[in-house]
Formats: sequence, structure tokens, C-alpha cells
Amino acid sequence: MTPPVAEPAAATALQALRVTWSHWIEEAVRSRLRIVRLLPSGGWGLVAFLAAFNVLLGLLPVVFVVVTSILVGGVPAAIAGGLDSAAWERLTALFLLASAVFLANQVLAPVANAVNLRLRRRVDGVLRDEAMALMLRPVGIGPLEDERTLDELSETVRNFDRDWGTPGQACVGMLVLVARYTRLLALVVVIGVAIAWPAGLAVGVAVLLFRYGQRGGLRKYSRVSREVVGRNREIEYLHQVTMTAVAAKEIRLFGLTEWLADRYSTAYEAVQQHKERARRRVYLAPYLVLTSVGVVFAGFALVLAAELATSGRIDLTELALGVQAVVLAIALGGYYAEADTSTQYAMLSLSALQRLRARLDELEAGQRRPPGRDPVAASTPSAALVFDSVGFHYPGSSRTVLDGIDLELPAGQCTAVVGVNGAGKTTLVKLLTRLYEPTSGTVRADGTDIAGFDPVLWRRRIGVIFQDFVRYELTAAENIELGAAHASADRAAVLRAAERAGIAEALLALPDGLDTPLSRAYPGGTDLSGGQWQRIAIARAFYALEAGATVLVLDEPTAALDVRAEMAFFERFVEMTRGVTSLLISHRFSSVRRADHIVVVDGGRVVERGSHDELIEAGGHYARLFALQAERFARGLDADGDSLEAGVGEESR
Ligand SMILES: Nc1ncnc2c1ncn2[C@@H]1O[C@H](COP(=O)(O)OP(=O)(O)OP(=O)(O)O)[C@@H](O)[C@H]1O
Repeated sequence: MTPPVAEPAAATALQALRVTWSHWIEEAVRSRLRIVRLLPSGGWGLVAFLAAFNVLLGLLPVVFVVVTSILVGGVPAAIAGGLDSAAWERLTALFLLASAVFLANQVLAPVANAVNLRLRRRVDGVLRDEAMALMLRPVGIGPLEDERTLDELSETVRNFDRDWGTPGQACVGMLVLVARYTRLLALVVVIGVAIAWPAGLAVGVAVLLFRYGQRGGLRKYSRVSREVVGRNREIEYLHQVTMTAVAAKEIRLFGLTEWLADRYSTAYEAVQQHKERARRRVYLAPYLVLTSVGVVFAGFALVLAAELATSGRIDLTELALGVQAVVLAIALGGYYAEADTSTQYAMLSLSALQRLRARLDELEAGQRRPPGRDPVAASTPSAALVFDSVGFHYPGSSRTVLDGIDLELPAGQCTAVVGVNGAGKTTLVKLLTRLYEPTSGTVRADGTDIAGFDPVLWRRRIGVIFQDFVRYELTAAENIELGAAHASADRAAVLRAAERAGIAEALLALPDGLDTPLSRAYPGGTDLSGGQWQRIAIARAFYALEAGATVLVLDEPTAALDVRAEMAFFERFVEMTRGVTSLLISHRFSSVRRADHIVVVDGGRVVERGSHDELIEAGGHYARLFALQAERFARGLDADGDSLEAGVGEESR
């Protein structure tokens, strides 16, 4: 006998219902609670004041309606009684009261705006700091290459970058709702008292249905922004690429303008079409249904009022009051410009912030070891830096980049790591500087695993330039000082670092010397050649040494220098850095011959090690590649095939 099986259609429907329900709870309830929980960061006093203020703002129009209705109701008696009658006096008093209420409403609204702004700034300040701290929290840069983290981050930060939809504005929006719903409640009571309670309730239900149609549609529609977040990032990137001076050259030379414009408009159109379809889907049907039902409820209240008035069961005052209250209440069923959009998009941003926090926790939990917090002795390393069976693959990739590498960088000496493109040389530097953690093995300084060190203090020990160093749009001096931003600026040390990098003379000749901005986007600013920029980056690393770093890492430091400049640099380098633990990385074998030790890396492993002479004598990998590059050099080409003559005296731009 076959066992009974659950009805699949019913089970599926139940499951779908559960999912819808949990989505609704998350989007409509928990997201709102997140905003409410933010309110204290604006200061309790301010929040309490605004809440009370909004109750007042909510009630004032209702008071106005009540007073004017009583006023209208009193008109026949006042006319009959004449100017000296008590009824006329009452009419005058009511008129003055209505005017005062109207005036108060007009005056208080701008006051509320000013106070709202203060609450918004406070809350946004707190959250902006939190988002920034979250992104600086990871010890390494892996999370910045993780697509999910990037999506959450861009969604979180997007709202801070624009002028609306910030979480602070959402807090204001929540308090504005206090005004709106206080008004609705008061109007329901007024309709109940003036006409009949069923009429009051019917209007209340109608308004809530209208609101749900509007607000619920917006809630569903806002999900679309999450669906297109990746596409939006592409649009932003394409937009940015067309704006940068660096890309401008290639775009024109390769004739990319049309291609980029096409790609941009295709991505843009795709996003717009997706949004358009979503808008029709989420707004139309619910809007029609809810509005029709709402109209029936509101109509019922008005018909009831008319019926009671014609049968004489309510008087003129009550009719005027009831009808005005119904009209005012129905107006509350629409879209609230001051609250709805900002609250909705801020809720998305807060949810993204929450997911970002969770994603970072998850990435941290997946790390082999928690980040250490131990101090680093000033003399570290006094013996050696050691890579001990270090294995590594990049997060999200299964490709082994380092395959149990063993490498020793003796303290106070210059070690060169050479290898072909993609051999894993830069990855070694990323592990040494703890931008990533090894997937196996350890990196040790004087026998201590560097994973135990406070990463900030450890990084201060290392003056490093990467091949893709940053050209900051700052002054020449600042560009160098950033090598040790924690230390107080020292002009003499900047000059020494610039001299060692061979750029001091060129910088002092600039219009404002070291204070010249290195970007033409600023008044008095100038740009440098590629080689000069590279020297600035080298000076940045030397400046770190001036500020107390004990390890110097130069990753392809001469890629943009001409051949003579490169040779001159390496001639002096070993002399200049005597006593410093230095790591020199290059794929040009000819450039590292003066290093104390040379290590050849291939396929994520050390394949040879020794001094230049030892390696040449061994006649292996190094000797072969050295001979090959030397031969090209002798033929008038540098190691990369550039003309030797063309490079002399002029560094490439
Ligand atoms: N962020 C990353 N994510 C995934 N793979 C990466 C990443 N960075 C580098 N790789 C891969 O790791 C390998 C080693 O890269 P690495 O930059 O260390 O090589 P390299 O020896 O410095 O090369 P080059 O001489 O060209 O600078 C390469 O195959 C590269 O594609």
C-alpha cells in the first residue's frame, strides 16, 4: 500500500503564503521598526518635541473644521439676532478663533521643517559613520571584491549620497505620520459624533484602503531598485569612465565614444524598461481594487450624512462638520510626499546596512583566524620575515595562486622576488601587508605569526608601493606624506624622501614647489609624467621609512621609468636602503641583480634562490630568462621590447 501523500497543490500554496507573509512582515513591519529604533540617535528631547509638535499639527486642521462648521451653523441665528446679539458676538469669537487656528497652522509648519532638518542631520550623521566604520572593519580587501558585499554597500551608501530618502529623513517621515494619523483619528471621531459612528468607521476604512493601495504599491515597487542594483553599478561605471581624464585619451584614440554611448544607453534602457514593467505590475490592479472598495465606503458615509440631514436628524452645523471632515479625511488617503518615498527607500537602505553587517560577519567567521590585536615591537623584524608553507587562493576562486611557498626575507637585507607575469609576486605582498590572509601556512616576523598583530600597527611597519599605486589629486607634499598619514607632516622628511626617489628637483621646480596640486582640475595645479608619478609613489614608500617603518616593499617600482632611469634607480637602491629589510619585486630579471638575495617564483612556488652570480652559475630558470632579457637589451630594446633610445631622457607619459 502506498503511503498517503500531502496534497502538493495545497502544500505549495501554503508555502507560497508563508513566504509572502514573511516578506510582508520583513518589509512592512520589521523595516519600520528599524526606523523607529533609530529615533533615539536623534536625541530623545528632540524626538519627544517633534512627536508632540506633530500631534498638534495633526489636530489643528481638525480644530479649524470644527470651529468653521460651528461658525457656519451659527450664521442663521446671528443674522436673525442682528449686530448687537449674543449670537453675533459668538460668531465673531468663532471667526477670530478659526483665524487664529489657521494662522497657527501656517506659522508652525515651517518651524517643524527647521526642527525636522536637525533630527535628520543627527540620525544621518550616526548612520554614515556606521557605514564607513563597517567598510573599514575588514582587515583585508577581500570583502571589497565580493559581489554581494558590494551590492549591499552600494545600496546602503546610495541613499546617503542623495538629498532624499536618507534614514534621517525616514525618521522625520515617521513622525510626520503621527500628524497624519492623529488627524485621521480625530476626523473619524468628528464624523462619528456629527453624523454617525458607522459613517466615521466607513471613512476610516476607506482612507486606510486608499493608503494601502498607494503605500503598498510603493513598497513593492521599491524592490525593483534591488533587482537592478548590479545593472545600476554598470551604468555608474560607464558614466564615470567617460568623465575621467585617464580614460579620455584611450576613448578618443580607440574611437570608443560611440561604443560607450551604445553600451550606456542599452544598460539604461534595460533598467528603465524593467522599472516600467514593475510599475504596471505592482500598482495597477491593487490600486483599482482598493480604490473601488474605498469609494464604496466613503460613498456610504456621504449618503448616510445626506439621509440624516434630509430627515432632520442632524442639523446644519453637523452636516457642514460631517461633510468637511469626510473631505479632509479622504485627502489623507493619498500619497504623503513628505514621508512615503523617503521612508520606503530609507528602509531599503537600512535593510541593506543590516545585510552588509551580516555579510561582513559571515566573511569574518569564514576566516581561518580572527584578526589579532597584539602590538608590534618597533624593531620588528630584527631577524627575518618568513613565509612558511604559505598557500593561497583568492576568495571566490578555487585557483591556487601560492602553493605552499617557503620564503625568507632576512632583516636588514634586500631580497628580490622575480617571476613571469601572474607568478604570484604581488600576491605575496598582499599577504605580507595582510590585505588577505593565507589559506594555509603562516607569515612570521621574528618567529611570531603576523596574524596576531594589530593590522594597523603592522602596516605602519611597512612602506609599500604597488604597481597600481594611486595618483592622489592633492599637493606634491601631501602625495608623499600619505606614506605615513598617522605621523605629523614633516617637510624635511618629505624632501629627503623625494630626493631618494629622484624627484625632488622636479617638484621644487613646480610653480608652488611641493605645495603644487598634482592635478590640472585645481587652480595652479599641474600633472606629471608617468615616470614622475612613479617616483612620487616611491617617495611615498621612503617617507614611510622616515616615519618609522622598518620594511620596504617595492612592487615593480620602475615599470614607468625609462631604461637609464631604471638602471640608475637600481644602482642606488641597494645603497640607499642598506640596513632596511626590503623586498623588491620585478619581472625584469636584469633590474634586481644587485639584491642580496634573489628568489625566483613560478607557479606559486619558489623554484630557485641565491645571489645573482650563484643563479647565473646554476644555469637554471633565472639564468635563461636573464640571458634572454639581456640579449634584447643589447639589441637596443629594454626587457619589455621598448626602444632604448626612445626611452632615454624622457619618462613615458
Ligand atoms: N583579486 C584577485 N582575485 C582573483 N584572482 C586574482 C586577484 N588578483 C590576482 N589574481 C590572480 O592571481 C595570480 C597571481 O597574481 P599576481 O598579481 O600575484 O601576479 P604577479 O606575479 O604579481 O604578476 P605581474 O608580474 O603581472 O604583476 C594571477 O593569475 C591573477 O590572475
